[in-house]
Amino acid sequence: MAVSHSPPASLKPHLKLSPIPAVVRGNPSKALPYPFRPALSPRLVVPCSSATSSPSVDPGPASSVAAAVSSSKHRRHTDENIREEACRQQNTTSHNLGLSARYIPFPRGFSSESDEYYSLDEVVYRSRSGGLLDVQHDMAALKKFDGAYWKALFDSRVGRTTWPYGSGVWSKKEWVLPEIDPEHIVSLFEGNSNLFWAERFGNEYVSGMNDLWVKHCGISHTGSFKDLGMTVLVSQVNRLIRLGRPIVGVGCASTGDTSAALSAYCAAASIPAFVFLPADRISIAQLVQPIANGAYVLSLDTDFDGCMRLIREVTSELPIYLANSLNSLRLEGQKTAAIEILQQFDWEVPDWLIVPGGNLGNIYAFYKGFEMCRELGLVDRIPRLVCAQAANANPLYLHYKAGWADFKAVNASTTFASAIQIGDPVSIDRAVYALQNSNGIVEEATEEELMDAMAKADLTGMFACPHTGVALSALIKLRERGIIGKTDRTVVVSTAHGLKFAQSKVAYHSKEIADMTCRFANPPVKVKADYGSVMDVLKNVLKNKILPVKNVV
Ligand SMILES: Cc1ncc(COP(=O)(O)O)c(C=O)c1O
Ligand SMILES: N[C@@H](CCOP(=O)(O)O)C(=O)O
Repeated sequence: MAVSHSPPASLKPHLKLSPIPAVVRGNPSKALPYPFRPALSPRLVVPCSSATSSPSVDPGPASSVAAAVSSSKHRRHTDENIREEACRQQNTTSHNLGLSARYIPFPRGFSSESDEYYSLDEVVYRSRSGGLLDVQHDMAALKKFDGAYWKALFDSRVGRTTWPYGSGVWSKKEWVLPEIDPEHIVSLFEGNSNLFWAERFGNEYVSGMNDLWVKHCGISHTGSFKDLGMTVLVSQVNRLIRLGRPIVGVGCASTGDTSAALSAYCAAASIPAFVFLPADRISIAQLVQPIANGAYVLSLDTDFDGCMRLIREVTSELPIYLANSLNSLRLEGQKTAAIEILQQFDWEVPDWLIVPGGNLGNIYAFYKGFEMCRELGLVDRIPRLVCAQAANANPLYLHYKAGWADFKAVNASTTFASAIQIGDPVSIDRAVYALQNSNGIVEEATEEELMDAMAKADLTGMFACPHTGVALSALIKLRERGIIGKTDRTVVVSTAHGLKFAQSKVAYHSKEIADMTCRFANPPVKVKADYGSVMDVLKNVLKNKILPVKNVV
């Protein structure tokens, strides 16, 4: 499929652009003229006329929860939509508790003081020293409410359609972007994903584990966990555009899932999306997602790491906002999956959580979600984290095995787990921090191991992606070594929908893969389309089975 997509005239190389600073701090009136301003959807500019923007006096935990619950019971006016309803109600619900968040250099801890910090309304991705940033919440303000308050508030919002709390991410809005106006939120009601009890997989393939769960983050709007982070990032961009900041679009480098999520959320908000994809290294299903959503797709003759370098250069020159997880806003959304898992277990903490790792933002997002729940009194401990990598793209694994000495990027080789074919992960420091602070482990899986694990999962009723195969394979190995116990409550994070990676399953089940036995292949049987041939085949299949079929010889 051809992926060339003409960039807007304003971005064509022959047009000379005067350099535009990426950071125009704090002053909307300094919005620079730019030839390509996004068309804004009128749907998203409903004024919150009846709502107060100044902090309301919080009526106290119990009544706040009651208000949140009861407000969702009132039928809205017939001439208003759910966003307008949220605007009308925003001063009566508990969304405004005097909470705030800002960027600080990573790692400073959740509560530490720092003389370097930035408003979330600034466009900034790196600290003064060039290090990573983190979003720091006002923990003292959050601690004014006890664990029971937060549990009750979050539980009251599950499965509703109240804007924006019906989303699994925005149901935790106070811990995500506490100050954003519901009017600016771009949500596709993401999150609230299935926590699947893997009964048969645990029994048959992991020596009788009976408390094994798969968190299906990939059963979501664009088919991966990226939706969780992208709703937050695109909402903040939407807010910045409303504030008059000169942002002309949002861009990312991608192995296929970030680009799909970015494109969908940008399309929903009518914001231009620019995606840099490594040519011929992502699945057709992933490639077609941004194309269909109207993004500007640049197919580049390099790998993901090369695309990442280019998008970082481009976003430091042009007013295109960076959407990769280098941008710590993304992780604020992704961390809600950890909170959701605890909530789904009635706030009981699992023993282990296993996540496939590539650019390594997600492992830190899980750590942060769990750790916030611990620090704010919802739970009393956090699970041990396992990061699982493909052996063909294993820089974190090698770093772990070297006792965390001297991180070295690698040249990632081709892997069926193509979305984690990353050799120079931007969030390496975040991943190391998360693993060191959770008594964590890093494991790897060969191509055969990950494909077999994926096939086994499918044989027990899942439809896993190869990255989930990497995580399941790590589980099998850690269980075999007795590190994970038989009765340990374990959650494996499934990061994408198997349908995005159907090609790899076709190759496996056709036994087309060089040097792979494909032990669990189940190829279709070609049969002549007549009754006798069909019966012969079926009788042959059934003769060894104890099914009560008549005349089986
Ligand atoms: C399907 C899938 N699984 C796992 C990952 C790894 O996530 P992270 O890059 O946050 O480590 C990615 C993206 O990198 C992905 O797209
Ligand atoms: N798998 C990712 C790689 C980029 O990760 P990000 O979380 O930094 O955006 C993708 O799908 O592009």
